[in-house]
Amino acid sequence: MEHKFSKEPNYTPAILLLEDGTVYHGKAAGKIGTTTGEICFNTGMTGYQEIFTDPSYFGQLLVTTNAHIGNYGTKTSEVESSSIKIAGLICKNFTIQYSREQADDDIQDYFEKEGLVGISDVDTRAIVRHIRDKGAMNAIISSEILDIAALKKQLAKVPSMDGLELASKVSTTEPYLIGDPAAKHKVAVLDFGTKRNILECMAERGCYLKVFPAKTGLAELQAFNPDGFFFSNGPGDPAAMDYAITTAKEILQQEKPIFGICLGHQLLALALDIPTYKMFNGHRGINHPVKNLLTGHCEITSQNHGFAVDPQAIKANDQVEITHVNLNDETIEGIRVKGKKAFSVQYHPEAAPGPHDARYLFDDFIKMMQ
Ligand SMILES: NC(=O)CC[C@H](N)C(=O)O
Repeated sequence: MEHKFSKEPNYTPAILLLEDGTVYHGKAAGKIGTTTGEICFNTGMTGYQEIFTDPSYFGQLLVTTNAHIGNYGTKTSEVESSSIKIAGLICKNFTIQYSREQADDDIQDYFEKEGLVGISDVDTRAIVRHIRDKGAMNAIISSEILDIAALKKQLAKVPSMDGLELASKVSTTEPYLIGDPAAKHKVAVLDFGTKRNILECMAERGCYLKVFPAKTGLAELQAFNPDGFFFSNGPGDPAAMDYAITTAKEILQQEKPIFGICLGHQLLALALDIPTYKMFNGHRGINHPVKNLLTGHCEITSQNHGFAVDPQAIKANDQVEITHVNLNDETIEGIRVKGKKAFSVQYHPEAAPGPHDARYLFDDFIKMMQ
């Protein structure tokens, strides 16, 4: 096994500037450059590469509360999509020294190849406390421009996540197939930025999947003759996705099983005229407790979202039932449509990484197609 311990440590200074003017000084991590996006934090203690490649993070600067990034290297197979999707990384310790036999690369090489700009050696606990008090906001990281006034100018041009349509930017451009063509169930997947492990959870349960670009209309989806429809996770504001809300409404008329995860859950709600809202701070981590109201059981879940569905609108809507709630803040975690085979969850039952408590939801979807 080749360790790259001999590499010179990188001491290029870097700056993180938040929209409210707060400045943090640290060291460059990854590519030397400048990057912008909405700052958010994930509290997961493992699975950094899966997080970096999760398309739902597109347009976001990620703060990892796990103090060590890079210590188990990177591996080409441990990805949720074909490339890094976060817009930048903010971490405490960024190390090129990894101690995993199976790793393919160190994190610095990986970031350089993927063109990702980051900052390390900043007080991530202080940053998290700051954004937890002040709410979601935009930020800029730079290891090439160290002039605050110039960075402020560039940051001012970054659009707010509220109202931003991003799913079509990470969706597949061409349809593709996954699984065994002879499998029992055919699922039409609307790809708004799907995580690979979600598709695998369905394929390994006997589904043959056709994954379609975000803007595919009903006729093309129907041509696959699916037994069920799946609405994927993805980045951006669901309310800005008129095209997907229209298609979801049409799919609801088909009387075929529907399953939605995260952005897909929000789109199912919007198709039922339940609005979404931007949260003060999102949920991102792998230990979020959720109560299943149908069974009374609690499950520990993996989450990554900054928007949520409006609880009051659901309570006023006699078509929809709440199936899951978050035990930390009582936000809506799952819904189902009364009298139809359609349900969705705000969290990530594939949990890659994370606890597998919620994988039964894939089995529920399969049962619905039987
Ligand atoms: N993981 C997701 O699908 C995220 C959905 C949406 N972009 C949000 O932030 O709430």
